[in-house]
Amino acid sequence: MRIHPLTGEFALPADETAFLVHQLPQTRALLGYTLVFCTLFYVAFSISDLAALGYGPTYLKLCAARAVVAATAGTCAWLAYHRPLSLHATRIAACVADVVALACFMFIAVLRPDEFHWHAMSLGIMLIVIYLFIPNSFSNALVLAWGATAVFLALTVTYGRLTAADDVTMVMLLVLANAFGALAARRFNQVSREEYQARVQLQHTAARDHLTGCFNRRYLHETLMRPGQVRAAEHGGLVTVVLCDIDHFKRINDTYGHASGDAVLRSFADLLRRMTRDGVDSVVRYGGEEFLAILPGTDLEGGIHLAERLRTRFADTSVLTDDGTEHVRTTASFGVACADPAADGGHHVLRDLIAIADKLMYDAKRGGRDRVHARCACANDAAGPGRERPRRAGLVNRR
Ligand SMILES: Nc1nc2c(ncn2[C@@H]2O[C@H](COP(=O)(O)OP(=O)(O)OP(=O)(O)O)[C@@H](O)[C@H]2O)c(=O)[nH]1
Repeated sequence: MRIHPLTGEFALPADETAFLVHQLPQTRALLGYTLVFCTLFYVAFSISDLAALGYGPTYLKLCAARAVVAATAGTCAWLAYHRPLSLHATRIAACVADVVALACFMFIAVLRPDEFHWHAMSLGIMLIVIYLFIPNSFSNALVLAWGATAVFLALTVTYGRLTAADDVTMVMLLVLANAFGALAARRFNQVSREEYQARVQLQHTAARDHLTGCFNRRYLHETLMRPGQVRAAEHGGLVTVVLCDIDHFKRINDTYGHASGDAVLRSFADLLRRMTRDGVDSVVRYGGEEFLAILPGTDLEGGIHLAERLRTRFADTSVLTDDGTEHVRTTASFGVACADPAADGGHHVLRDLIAIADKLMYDAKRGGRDRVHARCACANDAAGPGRERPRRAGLVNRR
């Protein structure tokens, strides 16, 4: 997660999107409040139109312009606050409100040409608001602010009745507002992303086993086992769990040392993670040398297929001992269980499946190790819920 040094935003679009999605509720609230606040001031400033122009057609035109801004900003604020706007839509709403407000501001400036020095001050404040308070991307804010500055300076030259010294001061003032606005926005972007980075890092550390990088049991219990967490329907129906236990692991520790045992654990975990689907399946270090794979949208055959591939690949894998002098080889035993997560409203499906898989895995141990035992716990399964399915050559209870 690298932060871009110029914008203060994440350099990778995927990281930036994840951050923005995480921030979306606050972003929508900020956009809503800021637009309402700015609109109130924008409308209140019609008093200054009245003071400068008196009541008449020009004043009414300016009132109409301010009403357009109030209507646009009010609509955007209402949408941001009451509708579940997407990231993209929130940015469009921010840009539309900015563009309409700036366009009307230019119109007002042209109709009050004697006060360009005051308008410059107002624009300076509007630029700070665009950089800091209207949530947008750094590049959008930059384009809007510098675009408004260029248009305003062009209008000053065309309509303003200022001295050359006033023009220079005005340019300096607006450049200053842009520079400080951009620097402050960059710093704000950076600080909020650093905070997010720290939060993600903390969540990652709290959820993972530090030896293998797999999820830990706390994450299993607090997150994965929460009702509704396993949404197999998205992936087509059933959920399958595979419980894996490395065989004779104590012997490896006793023979080659604890560090070599750790290397075997890491090698098994790597294999398991490589063979499962990133972002769909979850791999948990369930105990010392026990691992659990949760496979949403996978039927029993799929679970057995994974366990079999894992079994054969692991049996063929040799891990170098800590001192690099010997190769350690061992096997693993597997319990595979499958169920329909919708069956009991999804409340205890994982807990029950893990219990079944655990029993099957111990059956595999008792049956001689290096084998896969499997069972479907689906209510509509031919063998009935919780009962072992008829043996299928090459699939169930296979070594
Ligand atoms: N190196 C290492 N060993 C661990 C770790 N966690 C647990 N162990 C060891 O794993 C071993 C598990 O031994 P057992 O439960 O007897 O299982 P086993 O020797 O694999 O026997 P079976 O499961 O019946 O094949 C114990 O000696 C634990 O000390 C760890 O993080 N690193």
